[in-house]
Amino acid sequence: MAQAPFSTIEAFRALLSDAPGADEAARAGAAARNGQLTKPPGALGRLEDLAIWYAGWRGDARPQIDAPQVIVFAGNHGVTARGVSAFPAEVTVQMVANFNAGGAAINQLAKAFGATMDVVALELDRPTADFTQGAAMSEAELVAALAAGWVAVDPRADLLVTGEMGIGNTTSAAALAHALFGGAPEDWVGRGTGVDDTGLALKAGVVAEGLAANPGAVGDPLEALRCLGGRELAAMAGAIARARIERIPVILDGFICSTAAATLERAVPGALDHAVAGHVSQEPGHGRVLGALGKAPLLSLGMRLGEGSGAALAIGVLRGAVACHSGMATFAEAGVSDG
Ligand SMILES: Cc1cc2ncn([C@H]3O[C@H](COP(=O)(O)O)[C@@H](O)[C@H]3O)c2cc1C
Ligand SMILES: O=C(O)c1cccnc1
Repeated sequence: MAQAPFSTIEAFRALLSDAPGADEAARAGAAARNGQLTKPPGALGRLEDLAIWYAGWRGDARPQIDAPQVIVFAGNHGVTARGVSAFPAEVTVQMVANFNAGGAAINQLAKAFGATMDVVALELDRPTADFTQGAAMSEAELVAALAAGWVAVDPRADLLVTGEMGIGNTTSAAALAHALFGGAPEDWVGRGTGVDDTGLALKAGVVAEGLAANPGAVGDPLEALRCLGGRELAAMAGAIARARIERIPVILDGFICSTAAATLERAVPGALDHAVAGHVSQEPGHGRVLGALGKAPLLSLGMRLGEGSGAALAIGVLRGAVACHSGMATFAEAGVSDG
């Protein structure tokens, strides 16, 4: 696999800053086409905006979706030693085996919505450091994880979903969200795999300790990702950044994916213009992150799984939007009076 074109965090940031925007002519062409389709204006609601957004990023006023890619990144977290998950850390590697055998929820959803699926396990035998004791990752480790995400993206894909597996990562994401968006630890913690009230209070305390142990995380989003994130969060950020450069539209998944992605938007405003929110999960912090990003979720199904599952479902919504946009007849073609 090709190497990533950066070896420092600053070089990564510079690539993201220089990324091209959407194709305005394609976007305008799609908007004009939308106005001629055989339906009352606006009758397809957000599907119309989605199709126009997708057309702009693909540079094609009448696009198709042929090659969606789902990538599931897995990482282990030192903070699991603090008892923040309802499940033991070994579940991460066991679930990677399950992904590779085709037995997880995301395998079924990727297949159901016509996406390829790749699994990238990131140094599972070397968990990140416990962020209550200092930074989770060194700069070299952050760059390696960003690069692993970057190179995992197939440049021929026309839609990207990034998912994650990493026991303890709702605590990591909560600490990261707290560093990015402020508020109180309690605003960002949730039950994850199903911790009880005692577990929830423990998570809030661990998040507070994480911020106290990493004062440099506040005010510098990529530093926050290094200090409080995990390898799978950084890899998702790297993949979503690569997609921005390749003009591949992205559907964001749950709390962990959206928070990892938020580091990009906080580092470089506009970095997530190529991304929509696939769903809002049951983690209470997820809706807050999406609100801060100004992204309204496509679905709200009470899911709290991760793996890319909610975003994979939303591939179906986007497929529907693009199928209508590109397949429908215009009033003129169908000989329907346009009022
Ligand atoms: C069997 C199993 C499959 C999963 N698939 C995703 N997650 C989800 O749960 C984890 C986050 O929750 P926490 O922070 O409470 O550990 C992540 O691995 C996430 O992807 C799973 C969790 C389990 C147990
Ligand atoms: O919102 C998520 O992505 C999520 C919630 C609970 C557990 N795993 C993931």
